[in-house]
Amino acid sequence: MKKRFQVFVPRQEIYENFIDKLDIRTEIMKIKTEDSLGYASAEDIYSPENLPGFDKSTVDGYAVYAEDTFGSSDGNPAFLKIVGEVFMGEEYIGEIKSGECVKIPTGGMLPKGANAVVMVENTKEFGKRVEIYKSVAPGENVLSKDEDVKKDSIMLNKGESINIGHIHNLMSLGITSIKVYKKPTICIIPTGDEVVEPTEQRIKTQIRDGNSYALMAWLKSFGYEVKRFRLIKDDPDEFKEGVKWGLENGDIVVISGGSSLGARDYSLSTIEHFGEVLYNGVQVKPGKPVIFGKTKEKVILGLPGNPTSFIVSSFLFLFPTLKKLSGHNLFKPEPDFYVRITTNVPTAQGRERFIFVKLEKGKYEILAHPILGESGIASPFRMADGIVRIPLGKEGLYKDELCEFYSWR
Ligand SMILES: Nc1nc2c(c(=O)[nH]1)N[C@H]1C(S)=C(S)[C@@H](COP(=O)(O)OP(=O)(O)OC[C@H]3O[C@@H](n4cnc5c(N)ncnc54)[C@H](O)[C@@H]3O)O[C@H]1N2
Ligand code: MOO
Repeated sequence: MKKRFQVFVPRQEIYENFIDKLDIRTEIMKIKTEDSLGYASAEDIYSPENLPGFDKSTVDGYAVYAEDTFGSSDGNPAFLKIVGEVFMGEEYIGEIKSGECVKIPTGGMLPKGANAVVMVENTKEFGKRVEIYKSVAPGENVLSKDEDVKKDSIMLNKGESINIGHIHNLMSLGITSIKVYKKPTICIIPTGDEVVEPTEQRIKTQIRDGNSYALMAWLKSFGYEVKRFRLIKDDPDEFKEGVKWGLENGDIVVISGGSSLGARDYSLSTIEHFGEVLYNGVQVKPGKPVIFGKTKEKVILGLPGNPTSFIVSSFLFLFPTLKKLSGHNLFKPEPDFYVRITTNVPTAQGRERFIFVKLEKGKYEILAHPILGESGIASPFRMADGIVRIPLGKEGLYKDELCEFYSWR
C-alpha cells in the first residue's frame, strides 16, 4: 500500500479557505418571483413603494377621531354621527370632522380626518347615530401606510436566500420576476470493485450502491439537478473517464468512495490529473478522508465510501459548497438548537465528532438519544433526526449535557 503524507485540517479551515474563497458561481437567470423559493438573489432589491400604501383599518367598525371617544364606557357612551361608509378597495370622498364617524370594514382605507377605528362590538347603532362604549387611542386598530414595508427600504440583499416572506412582499410590490443564481448541477460517480447496482444479484463479497441513490434523492429534494455516471471499477482510467464526464456535464463532481489511502483509491490522483487538490483530509469523524479539489471552473469533491461518512461529509461539505456556488452568502451549517444528550458518548480526541441522534420531546426540553454505529453502516441515517456535535478537543459528551443539534430536514 502506498503511504502519502496527509494533513488533516479542521472543518472551519475548509469553510474559510476553500468554500468561502471559491471564485466560481453558477450563471445568473431571471425567474418568476413565485418560483424563486430557496434561490439566492443575484441583486439587491429596494421597495418602490410603501406597503400597505394607505392607512388601513384592521377591524370592522367605525372610523373616528380617537379624541371623541375618550372617557366613553358602557355607562357613559360617546355619541357620534354616522356620515358615510367606506367600501373595500375604494377611497372615501370627504373628510370626517369631530363628532362624526364613518362605517368601515376590515382592510378598508381610513377616511381623511379619522385616526382610529372602534370595533363594531363596542358600539350600538341608532339610525344615523352610534353609541361608542369603549374609547380608542390614536392609531388604534389602524395599520399605518408604511407599517409593512417602507418605500426605498431593502427587501432582499444580493446573496440572501429567498423565503416565502420575500415572495409575499415582492409580489405585493408588483415585483414579479427576479434575478437569481442557477442551482448547480451535481454529477455523481459511484465507485468500487465490490459495488454493484441495486437491481443486481450480489455475491457474498459485494455490496449494492446505496450512496449515490440516497444522495441523489437528498439533493433533488432541495431542487438541485443531479446526474449519475455509471458505477465504475477501482481503475484509474475509469476514474478519469467518470470525472471528465462530470466536468463536462455539471458544476460540481462528487466521487463516492476511493478517497482513502488504499492502493486502489484513485480519487486523489484523478482530481490531481484534472485540477488542483486544495485539501485532503479533515479532522472530522465520520468523514475524515474528504478531498477538496477544483479546476478553473468546476469543483471536484472526493467523498469517503463508508455510508455514514459519505452522508455526514455531504451534509458538512457538499451542501455548503453548493450554496456557495449558487451565490448564497450564508453557507455554513448552523445548529438548529441545543438538545440534552441522554447517555455518555466518549470519543477519541483529535477529530470533531458528529453523532446521529433520535429526538424526543422531554418535559421542558428536547432530548437526544444517540444512535451509535460504525461509519460502514447506513441505518443510523435512517433512524436519526439529525446529528449532534462534539467539538474538536472535547473528550466526549456527558449524559444530560447540552449539545448542538443539526437537523437533516
Ligand atoms: N490505512 C487507512 N485506511 C483507512 C483510513 C485511513 O486513514 N488509513 N481511513 C478510513 C476511513 S475514516 C474511511 S471513511 C474509509 C474511506 O474509504 P474510501 O473513501 O476509500 O472508500 P472505499 O474504500 O471505496 O469504501 C469504503 C467502504 O464503503 C463501502 N462503499 C463504497 N461505495 C459504496 C456505495 N456506493 N454504497 C454503499 N457502500 C459503499 C465500501 O464497500 C467500503 O466498505 O477508509 C478507511 N480506511
Ligand atoms: O472518517 Mo471515516 O469516515 O471515520 O469512517
